[in-house]
Amino acid sequence: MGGVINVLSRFTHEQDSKLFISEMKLPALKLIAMYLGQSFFTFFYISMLSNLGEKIAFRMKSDLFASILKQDIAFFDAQRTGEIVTRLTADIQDFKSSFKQTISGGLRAATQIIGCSVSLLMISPYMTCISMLCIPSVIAVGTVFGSILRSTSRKTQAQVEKATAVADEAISNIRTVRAFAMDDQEEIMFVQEAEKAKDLNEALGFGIGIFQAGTNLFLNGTVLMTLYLGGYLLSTNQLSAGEVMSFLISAQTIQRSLAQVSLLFGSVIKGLAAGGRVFEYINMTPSMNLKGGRIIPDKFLKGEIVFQNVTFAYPTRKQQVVLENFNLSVPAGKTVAIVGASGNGKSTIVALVERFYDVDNGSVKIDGYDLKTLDPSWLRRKALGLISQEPILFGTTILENIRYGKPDATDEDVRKAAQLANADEFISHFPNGYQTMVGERGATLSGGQKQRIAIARALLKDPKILLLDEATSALDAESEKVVQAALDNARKGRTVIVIAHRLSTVRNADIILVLNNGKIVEMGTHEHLQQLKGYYWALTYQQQPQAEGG
Ligand SMILES: Nc1ncnc2c1ncn2[C@@H]1O[C@H](COP(=O)(O)OP(=O)(O)OP(=O)(O)O)[C@@H](O)[C@H]1O
Repeated sequence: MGGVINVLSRFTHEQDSKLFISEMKLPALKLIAMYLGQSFFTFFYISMLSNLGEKIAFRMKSDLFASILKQDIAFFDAQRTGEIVTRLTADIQDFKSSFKQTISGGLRAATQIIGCSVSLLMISPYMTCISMLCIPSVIAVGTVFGSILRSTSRKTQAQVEKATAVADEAISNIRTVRAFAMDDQEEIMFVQEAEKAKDLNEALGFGIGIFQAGTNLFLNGTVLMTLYLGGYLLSTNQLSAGEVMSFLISAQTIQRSLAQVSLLFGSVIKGLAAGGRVFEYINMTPSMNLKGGRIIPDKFLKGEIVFQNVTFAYPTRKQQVVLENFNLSVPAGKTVAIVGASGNGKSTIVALVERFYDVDNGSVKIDGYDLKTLDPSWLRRKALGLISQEPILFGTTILENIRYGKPDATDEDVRKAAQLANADEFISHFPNGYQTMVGERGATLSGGQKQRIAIARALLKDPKILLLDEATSALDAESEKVVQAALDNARKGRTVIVIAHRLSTVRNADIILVLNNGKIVEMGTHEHLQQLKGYYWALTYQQQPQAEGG
């Protein structure tokens, strides 16, 4: 730049443009090279930093999601979806932004501080040492303040998480919200939680502001002190005027860099708190692994299920024992129906066969092998087929929803499973057939259609054991008949546990168990239990006329 200005000043009165151009050439080229170099380094530095930030965020996101998927079902009982999603989104975003800002601003400030500190030491070690005396106390105050702000930041993020969870629940259950005209109430709940988050954020901003103001005051104080000390050393001829000037300029550069660091402080606090929350989930180890253990080869798998002295309470409600010394034997290839009043532990039995939870005492065995020794992934992918009351479909095509049961199944396998589930006919009537998109959670299908797709999905893996947890209870009589016919088809050659309230669903079972307070109180065939005129009879009494009539 200086070279160009020199040349320009010489040529202000000269009109010889040729000479002007030739003399300008070298400095201008130097300047262009410098600017190009600077642009290149800016590009290199920004793209490298962005690249690194994105890689770290991607890695954290993948590790976090993988860790979440591995957690025990009890973890999901205790956490709200919105809270988990916040860690995957907002927290990782906060961590990434903080990382980028800290590296870019921090690197610049650190090089300036180191470079200028060296020149300060070279100019006057005495003055430098005096200026640095107060640094330990600043570090101490900064550490204490930092930990207070970090805890506020953690609280703020937890509150943001809560607000997101409220919004998430309202949006995913929008039909229920609308049906109960709770739109205003949900809005109020969200605003209340969001307001708390805003207040905490404001408190955090206030704390960061105080910290930055304090840092600036301290830094300006050091400049004043340097001036005073420099004046003294100048008057006593220990330093020249030039040295005092250089010292001041270097000290001011350090001051500006430190002010920059204090500005970064807020972002670092947020990033650390967000990173801490992400790593908290990443480092969580589930109590049971998803893979590993014994696999029973297909040809030896019979499907006998035995509960032996099982005692179980849900991990989130340890004080309520749902099953106590519970015994149950389901012979291979038989259908066992479990009936009983609501809340008696019927679905819990299914959850334990799926090994969603481990029993507290006793054991659940399949073909004589304790579930804890079997490979859970094999168990769920191959041995068990679960069909529950509310079939959950994914927002993709019917084909992919059924194929979810066995990702390597051919289109023909999918069609066969759909035929077995009485679903092929209605699917073929859709204009796009198996390629029909089902909408979020299968919103564009009827209850009976969704259930039959869920049955096809479960049948595709050809499981030896079928678990039907109130599979037809949400359907009207007409859909129930079709779905029931599909289930009767599906039962052939499999061990089946059916949980149902409807007489029509259970009367054909080989054995019917009546559960009361987690204990089997009656057991036998429909006819036998009818004659007993006990719990079963009482439970099914009201349904009898219709059932007998139908
Ligand atoms: N995830 C869970 N965490 C804590 N407690 C649970 C959980 N699921 C069920 N419970 C409790 O365990 C008990 C048995 O519930 P379960 O769902 O097995 O009953 P059920 O007989 O299937 O009832 P329903 O016929 O109404 O479906 C109930 O008191 C219930 O509140």
